[in-house]
Amino acid sequence: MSRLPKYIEADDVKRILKMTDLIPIIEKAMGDFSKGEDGGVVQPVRSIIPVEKHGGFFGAMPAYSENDAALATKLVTFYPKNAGTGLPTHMAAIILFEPSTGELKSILDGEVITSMRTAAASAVATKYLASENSKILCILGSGEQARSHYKSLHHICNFEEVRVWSPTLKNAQAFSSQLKSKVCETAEEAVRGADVIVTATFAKQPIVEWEWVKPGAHINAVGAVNIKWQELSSELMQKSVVHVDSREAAMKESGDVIISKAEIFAEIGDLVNGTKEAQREKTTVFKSLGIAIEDAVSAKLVYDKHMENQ
Ligand SMILES: NC(=O)C1=CN([C@@H]2O[C@H](COP(=O)(O)OP(=O)(O)OC[C@H]3O[C@@H](n4cnc5c(N)ncnc54)[C@H](O)[C@@H]3O)[C@@H](O)[C@H]2O)C=CC1
Ligand SMILES: O=C([O-])C1=[NH+]CCC1
Repeated sequence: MSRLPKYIEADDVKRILKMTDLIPIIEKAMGDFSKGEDGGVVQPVRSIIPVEKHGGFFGAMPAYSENDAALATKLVTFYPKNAGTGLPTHMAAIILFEPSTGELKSILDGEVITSMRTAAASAVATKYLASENSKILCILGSGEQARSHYKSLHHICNFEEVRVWSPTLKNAQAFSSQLKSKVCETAEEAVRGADVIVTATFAKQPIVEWEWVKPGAHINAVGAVNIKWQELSSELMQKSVVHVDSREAAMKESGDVIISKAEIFAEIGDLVNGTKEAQREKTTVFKSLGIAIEDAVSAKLVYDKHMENQ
């Protein structure tokens, strides 16, 4: 047998990975993660190093799930300055190993998985936290995550209206021409009255204020992955019921949490496990940072399906 690892490229990942398969797998992984050792998950907070000269960041994200027999590390770069150059702002590879022997099994494109698993995690949060009658979706940002969230959240709610806002109007218009939605000229216009809100931007200062948000709305805050950056105002964070993917990571990486000093009510995995009760009727925030276990179980799923067809 060849010992050369298989490379699974972006087009294959895109073809193989379906939101309907991914959302339940991510839900289970978030639950296992929040059980700690009892959930069979080993995952440190990722290491992120700045590549200061070029305004970029490089992250290493290892994780092991005993239940899923998934052992992997994602290596990811994020370079906000790539916007508009033709290169993606996030690029990644996931290296998958066989946990029983330590053998290298595969190297997978990590961009598609990053995009889809992040949107799947928000879908899980939305399933537990959004009002059951949610009709209006607001998306701030029109890039990769905005698009994948549009798709994943339609698996959870029957939206009658989707609004999109982005700092560059023509980007919002391009989004809207591909994914049925109404372009808004301001973030406030998009947010007011929305039941579910997604912030998927590279904003460093808050772009959403407490008084714009409909009481009982649910917010998936996906950007601001830096101790100094915020997408949500401190008042909004303080007055909402705040959830995270990883408490430990949020206290280390999230400007939205650290600057606002907002209390973290629960990890999404605690809702999945039933150890904390979802407060659907309140205004809720899921401050997502992205955890390595999401990548490991997604990569394992893609690899297994890919090998079934070989
Ligand atoms: N929580 C998680 O697991 C993950 C989070 N992310 C984060 O999500 C965010 C979006 O990522 P992508 O969609 O992949 O990036 P992208 O580059 O495809 O899109 C970024 C969007 O942010 C907008 N934007 C840029 N500067 C802004 C500003 N100052 N104010 C408002 N909007 C601004 C751009 O117009 C664009 O619509 C980034 O912060 C990224 O780091 C990305 C991957 C995983
Ligand atoms: O989880 C992830 O891969 C990332 N989160 C922020 C940038 C990349």
